[in-house]
Amino acid sequence: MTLRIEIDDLAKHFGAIKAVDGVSFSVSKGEVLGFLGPNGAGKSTTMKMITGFLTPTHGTVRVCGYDVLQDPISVKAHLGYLPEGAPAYADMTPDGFLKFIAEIRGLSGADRKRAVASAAERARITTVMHQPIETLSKGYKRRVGLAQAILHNPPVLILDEPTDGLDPNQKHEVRTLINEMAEDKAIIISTHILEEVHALCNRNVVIANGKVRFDGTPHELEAKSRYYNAVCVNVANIEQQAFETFLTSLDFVSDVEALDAQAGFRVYPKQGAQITAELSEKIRANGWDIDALHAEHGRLDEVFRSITMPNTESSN
Ligand SMILES: Nc1ncnc2c1ncn2[C@@H]1O[C@H](COP(=O)(O)OP(=O)(O)OP(=O)(O)O)[C@@H](O)[C@H]1O
Repeated sequence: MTLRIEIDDLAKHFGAIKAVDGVSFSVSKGEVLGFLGPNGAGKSTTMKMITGFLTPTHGTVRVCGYDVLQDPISVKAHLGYLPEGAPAYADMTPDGFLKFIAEIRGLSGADRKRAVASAAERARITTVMHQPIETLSKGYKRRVGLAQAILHNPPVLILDEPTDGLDPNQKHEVRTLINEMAEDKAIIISTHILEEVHALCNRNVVIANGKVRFDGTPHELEAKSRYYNAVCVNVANIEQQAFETFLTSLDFVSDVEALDAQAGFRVYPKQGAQITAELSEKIRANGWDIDALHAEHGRLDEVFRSITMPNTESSN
């Protein structure tokens, strides 16, 4: 594992507001880290400190081994940043804008031409290169922002809400592009779109009120749901009360909940264990016919709420 981003005890206070309050985590090559949190959690402020746009109140950030305060130029050379809303110079064309950014990045001549062509190709904006940015759709504007971020082929990408406000097709295209780049980069993506946990990320950090509340894989996040591995089950021709009593008596079951309209029961396992096989075996051993039986995944919206609601204990 090659560590690319190391964040230690990072904080930013705006007067009495502790926007970021002692955040620590690291990101390795090949990781796409979904940085999740409700509005005002401190995501953008953290990203601005990683990229050197804001000075921390305390704490350290290292990008590819370079300290953001000691060596800001090396840090900027090793990362690409897509700020929230992907601002760009509206009256420029993508071609002019990318050439301008390439120049700032110190590229000239054939190198500049090659970098612009390659970023435009990867971001799929080759057909709009000579159209003013202000006349482009939101999706294309975002892709121009992405092309700007990947122009110098940096090993680290920091993307602030890259799919926010895009339609489903545009979201899909931007996610595909990020997935294509994931293998050889370390990427942080801030989002409050929970479907991106699975569509994009192989790791998640959840923050609320400036503090890290969870750090783990999407699977571990989902496993925090009370519905994780719960089994919905219905049996034909049986008195519901008797069936509920039977389910409650099983030693691997922690709770049983009646579903609407005689649809059977939701059975909660002890310690989130997988119980589908054991449960169906026990039911069949009683000579009953199973009408329906399926295990549930965790519900991310419920997990997100329980982790990020104010005054909730840390769930990490
Ligand atoms: N320049 C500033 N001055 C004062 N307070 C600020 C400043 N920038 C951010 N904040 C406050 O810091 C907190 C964290 O803001 P931040 O923008 O980092 O959150 P976020 O998680 O990115 O939210 P969102 O999802 O809405 O973009 C908020 O309470 C915000 O109002």
